[in-house]
Amino acid sequence: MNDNPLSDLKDHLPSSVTRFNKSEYNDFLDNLFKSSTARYATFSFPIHSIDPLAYLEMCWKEDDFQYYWEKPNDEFAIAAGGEITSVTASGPNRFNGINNKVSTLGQQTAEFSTISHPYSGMFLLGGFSFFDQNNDDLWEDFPPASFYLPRWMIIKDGKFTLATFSIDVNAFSAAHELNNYITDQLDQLNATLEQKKSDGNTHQNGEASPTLLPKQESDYQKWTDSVIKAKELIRKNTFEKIVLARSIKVPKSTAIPPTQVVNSLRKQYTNCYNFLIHKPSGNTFLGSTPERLMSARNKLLLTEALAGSIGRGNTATEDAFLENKLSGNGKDQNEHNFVVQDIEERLEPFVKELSRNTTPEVKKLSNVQHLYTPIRAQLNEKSTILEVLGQLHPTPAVGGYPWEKAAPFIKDLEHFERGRYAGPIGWINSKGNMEFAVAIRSALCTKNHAHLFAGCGIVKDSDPATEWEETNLKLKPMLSALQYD
Ligand SMILES: C=C(O[C@H]1C=CC=C(C(=O)O)[C@@H]1O)C(=O)O
Repeated sequence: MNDNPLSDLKDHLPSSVTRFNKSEYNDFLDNLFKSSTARYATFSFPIHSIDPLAYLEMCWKEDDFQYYWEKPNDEFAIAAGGEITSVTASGPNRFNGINNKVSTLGQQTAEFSTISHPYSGMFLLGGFSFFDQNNDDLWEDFPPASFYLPRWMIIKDGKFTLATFSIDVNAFSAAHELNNYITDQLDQLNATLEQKKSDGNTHQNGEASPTLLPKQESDYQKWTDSVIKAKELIRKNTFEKIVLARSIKVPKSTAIPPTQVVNSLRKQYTNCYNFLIHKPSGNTFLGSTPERLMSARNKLLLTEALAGSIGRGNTATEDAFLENKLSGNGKDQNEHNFVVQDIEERLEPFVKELSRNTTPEVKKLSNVQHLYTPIRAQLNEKSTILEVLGQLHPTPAVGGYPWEKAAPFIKDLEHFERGRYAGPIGWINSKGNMEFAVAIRSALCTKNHAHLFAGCGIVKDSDPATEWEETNLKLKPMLSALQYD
């Protein structure tokens, strides 16, 4: 055994690490092997700027867990790969189940960082399905709730980039062995960062030719029937609003890797969360959603109502006309107000203060514009962020109003299992921060197919044909990222 096993780590550190306290690091490793509580450990280092998606593409492993998350306008992105451990839960208490498991993992994880930063340390990446059980083999790889502690992770926050490696302490017998592993990881990281300078084409970047979308006539008939039935239920006061979605299955070219799909999405949808979760089976759930479910930084919660939609105009005048039409449309206001009202009611028991505008703004994406009300609240002392997340999901922007009344009809009126579509997707870290989006405008990609999802809110005066067109607009980003005309 080496007497001073840790002496050479400095030589492997990225040059961006300007302060490294060797004895702190040595003590950290020593303590890990003495501690009875530490099962996992994370090591974080600042690195030179790299696009996390480029890094993921360069290190892509088809038979491993891979993750990507980016909101370009926030200049925030996470790329990650490998699974050190995971937590799962199902059933009506899955949010609490995940909350308990996340806090246990937090207690079992020791964190080393050469810099004190809000994004250093343990991150758990994953999401929840829309319903608390999945009943279709298609979603086998995506349990009702699953979160992963990745083997490596690159986070870019504005101009600052951080790399974190996680380990299972039991996989190492002594500090020097672990130190060798960390130096190896740093060497690989440095080599990949170097590679980006020399070679722009490490990943298969196949050119698939644009394909025509198969006709959807029988789907249109089913859709119309479902919307008519939903309106009938609204007329009978069973509920006031229901969100119905469509799923379309299209052949997918293997020449379009998931990182390429996300790359096309993020270029055009800079105001959206662009994400992917890839499982070792080869299946990938990905998408580009404009809807934040909830973010929490230091107990400050941000959520939003996003409901009510119209297309974009071809000219500035037409666009302004459509925006005006959306803002003044009673049907869309109605659809939107259910969401605002319901979010406020659900947050009430968990927050000290809450603020929002009294009239909705309009959020513009390149394919559609939406009515949008941001909501800000301060969490009270006794509530936990995952508990609140569980209370918010599903908002009437993807579920219905009142939810308990509308819920049983979603399965009857749609003709597919929602799985992760419209479920919360995102991350939570050991410092109690989180960000979750609603996984709409998404797709599940299997080897040769993509199952795409999009829906819209149905209220008493919804028109089936207009709503069908709206779902077509919402399917557009994923279809063009998959190179459909
Ligand atoms: C349910 C979806 O969109 C929701 C979010 C924004 C606007 C919506 C609407 O206007 O219907 C939907 O509530 C979807 O895109 O699948």
